Amino acid sequence: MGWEFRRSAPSDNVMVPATSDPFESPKWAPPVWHMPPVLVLLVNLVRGLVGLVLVLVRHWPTTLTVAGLGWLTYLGGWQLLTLLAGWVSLGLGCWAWFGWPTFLSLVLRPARARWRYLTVYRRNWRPVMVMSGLAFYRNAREYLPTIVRVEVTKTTDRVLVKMLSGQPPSIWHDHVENLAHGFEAAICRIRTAKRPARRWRGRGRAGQDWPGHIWLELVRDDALSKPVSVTALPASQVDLSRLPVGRREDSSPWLVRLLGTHLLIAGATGAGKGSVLWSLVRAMLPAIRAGLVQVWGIDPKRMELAFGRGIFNRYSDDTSGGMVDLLEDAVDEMSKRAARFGGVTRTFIPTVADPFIVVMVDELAFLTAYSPDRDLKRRALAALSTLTSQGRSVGVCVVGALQDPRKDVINIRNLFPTRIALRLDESEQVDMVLGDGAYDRGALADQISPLPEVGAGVGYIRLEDSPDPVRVRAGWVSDADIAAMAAYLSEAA
Ligand SMILES: Nc1ncnc2c1ncn2[C@@H]1O[C@H](COP(=O)(O)OP(=O)(O)OP(=O)(O)O)[C@@H](O)[C@H]1O
Repeated sequence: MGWEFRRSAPSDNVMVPATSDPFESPKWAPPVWHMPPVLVLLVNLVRGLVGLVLVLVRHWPTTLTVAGLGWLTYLGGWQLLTLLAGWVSLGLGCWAWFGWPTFLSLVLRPARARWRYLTVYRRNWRPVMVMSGLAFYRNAREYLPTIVRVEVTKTTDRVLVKMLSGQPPSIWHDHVENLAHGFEAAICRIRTAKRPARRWRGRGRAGQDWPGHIWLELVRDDALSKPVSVTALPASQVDLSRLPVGRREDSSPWLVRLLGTHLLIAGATGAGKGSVLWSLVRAMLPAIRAGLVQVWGIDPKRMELAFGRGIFNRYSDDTSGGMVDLLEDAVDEMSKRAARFGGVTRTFIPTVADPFIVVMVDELAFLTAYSPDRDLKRRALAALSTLTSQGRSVGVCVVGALQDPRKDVINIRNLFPTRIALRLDESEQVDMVLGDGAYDRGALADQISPLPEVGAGVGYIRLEDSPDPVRVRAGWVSDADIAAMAAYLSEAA
């Protein structure tokens, strides 16, 4: 070991003249100052002490806990410490027993997040960043993005990252595969970060997008790899803006709004569109029974809705015009309501006299594109366009399923404010359904498994408050469940 201080920044290099060969060109090297050993030791000692104080201050909760425990041991010996540990364990046990949700969110999850941070993310951060090409080198210095926080849920880890200055999130989107493999996750997605409320800087901007920061969402266990059981029949209260139809990837309920919107479900054949339709009907069942909601079913294929036709207030699978008549009846009802409500109210509240009408169409494309009768096609398109452009405010909602979302098949898809992309054949179709950029943001609907038990009912949605798609799976409604639903309604009749 040389007794010297080196300044390692290459930008600080000085020219070192060649000593042996006067014709040799000079070299550039860091400057070296020779110092007395005592001074070097003293400086290193001061550096070490300052570093220690900084670590103790930065980790002040741990410092205080250890200091407190040490002081207690000094006062009462190890017996006092054991007694204390017993009381703390008992307290935590009681908390977990009586208040599991708060124990989970305030103790267990933060502890697990800390553990995952130490054992997975901090440990592998540098190699993963370097191998993914997300680190940056300049003048022999390495610059790494930094981990701000780690959060865990039952199935997913979320890592808040401060990117390098000037680094765009799109670079991270390009490396999701490296990140998933590097941190041993099944899936990695990049999410927009929002400014936290507690920061003293920019407090007024809390909840807005946080430039320079992103969330890495790393799915450890795929909670949607097995069929999701059907949702329980709701109690009498039905909230038409939060209908439970399945589960989200983070294991929370997947809630769908129908009040004040129209819903388009796109999915290739066998993608599980039927399970979304039936889950919606199931979620509204008490309101249907109470007469506050009416579901009008249209099933050109005669395979899906036909099975539970008794559940629908009106139903048609008549390809020779009955289905279009039903759509036009819905338009008539809508116009009558508009005439009555106009100037009186702007908010629709379902009543028995004016129930919320859901027009459910299993294969929209049959009406808009595949029907051989040109006139019927024109009438169907006109009725659907009118309903989807004017029906929201008077309590008429269109729920349409279709296999092919291309424009030549359905040119009114933008009139459906809420859209669900189940398994699709091509990646381009994802943006057609969910909007531009959805595929890049992680809605990989073309990669959903075609195996029914793994991928049927799995899809992506976009929530109202975020551009980032969320992976969901609809509850699996079996034929027996549909029969039970029909029986539930006929009991009341
Ligand atoms: N949510 C689900 N969970 C598990 N399996 C499902 C789910 N939904 C559907 N399936 C399975 O996938 C099969 C196909 O589903 P479904 O008929 O609903 O697809 P689809 O999208 O309506 O197809 P198509 O457009 O051809 O009618 C069903 O027979 C069922 O076995």
